Order: sequence, then structure tokens, then C-alpha cells
Amino acid sequence: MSAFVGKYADELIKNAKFIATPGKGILAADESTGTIGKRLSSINVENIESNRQALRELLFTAPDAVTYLSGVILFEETLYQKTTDGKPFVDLLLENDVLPGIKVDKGTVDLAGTDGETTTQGLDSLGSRCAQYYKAGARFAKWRAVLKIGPKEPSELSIQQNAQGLARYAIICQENGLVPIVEPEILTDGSHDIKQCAAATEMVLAAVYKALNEQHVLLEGTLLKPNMVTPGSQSAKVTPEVIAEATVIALRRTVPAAVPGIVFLSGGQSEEEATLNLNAMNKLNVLKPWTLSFSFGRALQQSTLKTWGGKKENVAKAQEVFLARCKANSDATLGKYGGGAGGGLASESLYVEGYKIHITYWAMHHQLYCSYLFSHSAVVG
Ligand SMILES: O=P(O)(O)OC[C@H]1O[C@](O)(COP(=O)(O)O)[C@@H](O)[C@@H]1O
Repeated sequence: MSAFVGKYADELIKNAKFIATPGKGILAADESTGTIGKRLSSINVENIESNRQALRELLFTAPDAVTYLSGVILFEETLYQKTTDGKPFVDLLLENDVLPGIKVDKGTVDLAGTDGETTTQGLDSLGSRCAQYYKAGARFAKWRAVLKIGPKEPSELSIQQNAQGLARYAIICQENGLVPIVEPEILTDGSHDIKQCAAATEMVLAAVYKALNEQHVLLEGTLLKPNMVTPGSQSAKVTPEVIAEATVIALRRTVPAAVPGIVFLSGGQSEEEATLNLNAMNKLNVLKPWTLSFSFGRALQQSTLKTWGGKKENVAKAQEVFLARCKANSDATLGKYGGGAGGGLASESLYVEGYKIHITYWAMHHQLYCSYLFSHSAVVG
């Protein structure tokens, strides 16, 4: 099946490869107005534009932190914001060799006839929005599909709908010069074990890559943002080594070698857990044809947010905390993280039940695969 080769093909390939540079990763600072409001309310800060701008300025101007980042995902509001000195955030990032990205989905809606499964909205007028975002300096985009594990979930309907949505989004981005980050997130909610998560992850990723191929998406000009393969939030924890092995097996079985990078979401893991898991994957002595890196939201920002607390006098200290987390994750992309960055704050759980934003919320502000042969884990190691 031949890939679409439009006028941006070379640029897409170059930018995707750059974002996947080993030692660098992505800061996901694209929380929609509702989601950032929850973060700000946790530190008793009001959800108004000046406070959202202040948090983003703190992150983007943190000395040296940007050397560990190749991309930052922005929300539409942030794409057009400036520093207090009047420099557009986009210019600031580009001057520091960090590519600006943009969240282009519009949240989720329920799929009728399912037990709370969802599909993601935002395809209408996506082409013209992408063209505008490209003009404003964005060079990559992100679209989050949300799936869940349950007695009958993820259902075939949800897998197919979300795979089709991601593929359609991806090709529209490529037609308009934006590298699509394809994010099929399987939520951690539930009491399932790691094998069930592995089975669901493989099923979903296989469907996603089939759909991407059918839509002629140029895989070399894309990135994948998946969940790590872990036990459910109500199950006993396992070690980073077990998570690393299960995740890399699932990815090796489903993600083509043409994809330059896989940038994980943190999905409610603590900052330290997310970093240790990424580090363990990069330590695995097995062929991994893609870079394995990070695109963390909560797991890059939580201890920074707490240290800041909305107060100007805490900005410098909070930026040091952010730098430590960026450096730790950079080391983890190379399998060289020794642990312990950030102390106790970095070990707090960031789990939120049913982590998804519904379209209605957005509008306010603008069969399990039980026969899975896990014994194939001998592939790794
Ligand atoms: O619910 P929203 O506002 O769309 O935000 C979802 C968030 O989830 C992410 O996709 C992943 O974030 P985490 O690393 O915190 O799981 C972020 O990029 C994004 O900010």
C-alpha cells in the first residue's frame, strides 16, 4: 500500500526524526482549559488566562530544561501566547531548537450502545485548522483516542472507530505539514492484570496501523504516543523490568520499523515510576527499531506545579525541579537513569479515575483478547 507523498513529505520525515532524537523528548503542556483547571485548583490557583500563561512561561523558560526537549505540545490558547516580555512562546521554543506542537482533537463523546466507551471529536474543519496552526509555527500535532479495559472492552466498535479517527486525523495533518502524533491511550482503570493490558494494547495498535496504512499515512513522518503495558490501577504493582518487557513485546509485534519514535504518555503513573519504566525499556537488550522516549504531561509537571504553588517567588525553585525531571527522563531515553531525581514529591501517584475529557466539557471552554499467548515473552531477552 503506497504512502501519500505530498509537498511536505521530506519536512515531515525530518521533523519526526528530530523529535525522536535519543536523549530528548516531549513536554505535553497541551492540557485543555478544563484539565489545566484541575491542575491549578490542586494548588489553589484560579483557572484564568494569566495563570495559565504564567505556568507555561515557567516551563518554557526553565534554564537548560529545553536542552532535554525536542518538542512541546501546546493547547490552542498557548500557541498564540507570549512571555511577559512580549516574546511569542512559539519563537522562544524555536530559538531553543524545540518544535512547537498543537493538540487538535476536541475531546471525546460516548459511543452509543457501549458501556461508556468513547470516540474522539474534531475532524470537521481539521484541515483548515492544521493549515492555520502550521502558519503560526506548529510543526506537529496530537490527537488522543481513549479506550478502556473491561469485561467486554475494548469492544470491536471502539477499536475500529478510534483507529479510523486516528488515521483520518493523521493523513489530514500530513497534508498540511504537521507530523501527527497518534495517541491511542488505553486507560489504566480496572483490576485487570498486565497480560490483559498487553493483549488489549496489541489489538488496538494492530488496528491502528492497519487503518494508518489504509489511509496512506507516511509512517516515517509520524510518531506513536501509547500507554505503557501495566497492570490495572486496582491490581498489585509489578517491577519496571516486567513493565518494560511486556511493553516492548507488544510494540515489537505491532509497530512498524518505519515509525521513528514512540513517545509514551504517563497515564497517572508517578513521575518516578514513569521515568524508571522508560529507563528499563531502554536498558532491554533487544532490537528496538524506534526511539523510546517520553511525551509526559503529569509526570513532567507535578512536582514543579507543587513547588511553584502559583507564587512568583517560587518560580526559580520550581524551574530547578522541572529541570531535574527533564534530565531524568532524558537519561531514561538512553537507559542511563540511576533513580532518585526529585525525592519524595516525584513518587506521588498521579492517577485520576477515567481520565478523559468529554466534548461537552470542551465546549464549555471552547473482548479482551483472552487467548493472548503471553508465553511468547521469550522473544525478549
Ligand atoms: O484531557 P485533555 O485536556 O485533552 O488532556 C489530556 C492529556 O493527556 C496527555 O495526552 C497525556 O498526559 P499524561 O502524560 O499526563 O497522561 C497530554 O498530552 C494531555 O495534556
